This record gives sequence, structure tokens and C-alpha cells, in this order.
Amino acid sequence: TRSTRPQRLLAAVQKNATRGDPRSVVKAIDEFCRYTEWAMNVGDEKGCILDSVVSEVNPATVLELGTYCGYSTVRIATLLPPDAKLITLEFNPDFAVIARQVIAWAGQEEKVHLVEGSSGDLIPKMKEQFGVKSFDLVFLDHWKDRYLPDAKLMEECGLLGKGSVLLADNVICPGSPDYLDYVRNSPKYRSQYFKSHLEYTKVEDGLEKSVFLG
Ligand SMILES: O=C(NC/C=C/[C@H]1O[C@@H](n2cnc3c(NCCO)ncnc32)[C@H](O)[C@@H]1O)c1cc(-c2ccc(F)cc2)cc(O)c1O
Ligand SMILES: [Mg+2]
Repeated sequence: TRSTRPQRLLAAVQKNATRGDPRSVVKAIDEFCRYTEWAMNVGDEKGCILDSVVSEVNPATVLELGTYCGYSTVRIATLLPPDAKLITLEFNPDFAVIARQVIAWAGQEEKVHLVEGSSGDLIPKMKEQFGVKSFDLVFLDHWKDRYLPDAKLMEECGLLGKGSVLLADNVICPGSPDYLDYVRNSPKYRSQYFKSHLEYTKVEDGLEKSVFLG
């Protein structure tokens, strides 16, 4: 039967990227998506904004919601110090299988803990099951209508501390209007929009960076 897009993306990584070289993995995926087959990775333009926020926060603990093929997982992990921890949640087992191989090809397994399951079920387990006190950085890139409920759930579970940063992809396209309204108007956050473009296109999109004020 016909291969899936994530399978074709992984094949492009294994063909064009050097094992153990995360930058070559990122480049191979961006070239595949720009010249062969579009896929919903944060991409190179927004990826540079992601990189700058990760570098600025210099997080010890990171949570990513929606691994997909592991593109942003690799971008983030590459910037983390060796003792930092990146937990990434993915509920589609077929995507998780691909993401594990992309992360392995990039040589980032040590820093990444990919957990299969849905954020709604797993977020409440972060403290006791994964020994997390709070997240320094959360990258939201899963179903757009889950950004707001999951942000509130993280607050309720005490997973956000003073200064914790939420960085959300696609706040314009496809958009997450209820989330955007919440973080921009809640006294609990200081929010900032980074204008960019939808990955591999000229369509406007952007990232919203929201600092939890405690
Ligand atoms: O829809 C987009 N992303 C969704 C990501 C989903 C991934 O995350 C996983 N996932 C989803 N919910 C959860 C969950 N919890 C929630 C459910 O319980 N817990 C764990 N994992 C979850 C899925 O299994 C996928 O792996 C998108 C679209 C465009 C786009 C723009 C323009 C277009 F024309 C077309 C598309 C551009 C983008 O950058 C985009 O990110
Ligand atoms: Mg996205």
C-alpha cells in the first residue's frame, strides 16, 4: 500500500542527512517540504524564531505538545544543554514511530523523552510520573482547539512557574483565536506576537510567546 507522508519524510532524512548531525536533519526536512511535499513542520522561518526563544530561555525542562515527525523536537533538543530534558507528547502511534527515528537520526535521543498519548491524559501525570516540578518552556503545536484547554490544565496542575514561557505555533494560520484572546488579555501572562509566515509558504502566520507571571 502507498506510503504515508511521514514515512516519505523519514526516507528523505535517511537519504539526505548525515546520521548524528541534527542540522543536516533539519535541512533535509526543510528541503523535502519546500521542494517535494509540504508537511506541517514549524519550518525554517518560524524555526529561527523558535531557536531564538529557546536560546533566550535556556530551559532545563521543556514540554512539546504534538511531536508529529520530530522536526521541532530536533531543533529544540539541539539547543539544550546535556542535562536538560525535553518531553514531547504524541498521540498518533504511527507518527510517534517516525518521530523516534528522526530524533535518533539526529542523535538527540538522550535529551528527548517522547511519550505516546494525549496531552489531556498526560499533563496531569507529569509531576508524579515524570518527576517534573514545572516547565521552563512549553511549545504548543498540536490541535489548535486544544491550546487553550491544555494551557489552563497546565496552570491547574501547577506545571507553570513564574517566568515559564508558552510558545505557540500557528496562532494566525490555522489559528487559535480563543487561546490568543486568553493569553493576550489574562493578567497571568505577558504576551508577544512574532510575525512570520506559514511554513514553506508566503501566507502570514506567527508564533505567540507568553510569559506566565505566576
Ligand atoms: O493542524 C496542525 N497541527 C496539528 C498537529 C497535530 C500533531 O499533534 C498530534 N496531536 C494532536 N493533538 C494531540 C494531543 N492532545 C489533543 C487531543 O487530545 N496530544 C498529543 N498529540 C496530539 C497529532 O497526532 C499530530 O502529530 C497544523 C496545520 C497547519 C496547516 C496550515 C495551513 C493549511 F492549509 C494546512 C495545515 C500548519 C501547522 O503548522 C500545524 O501545526
Ligand atoms: Mg504548527
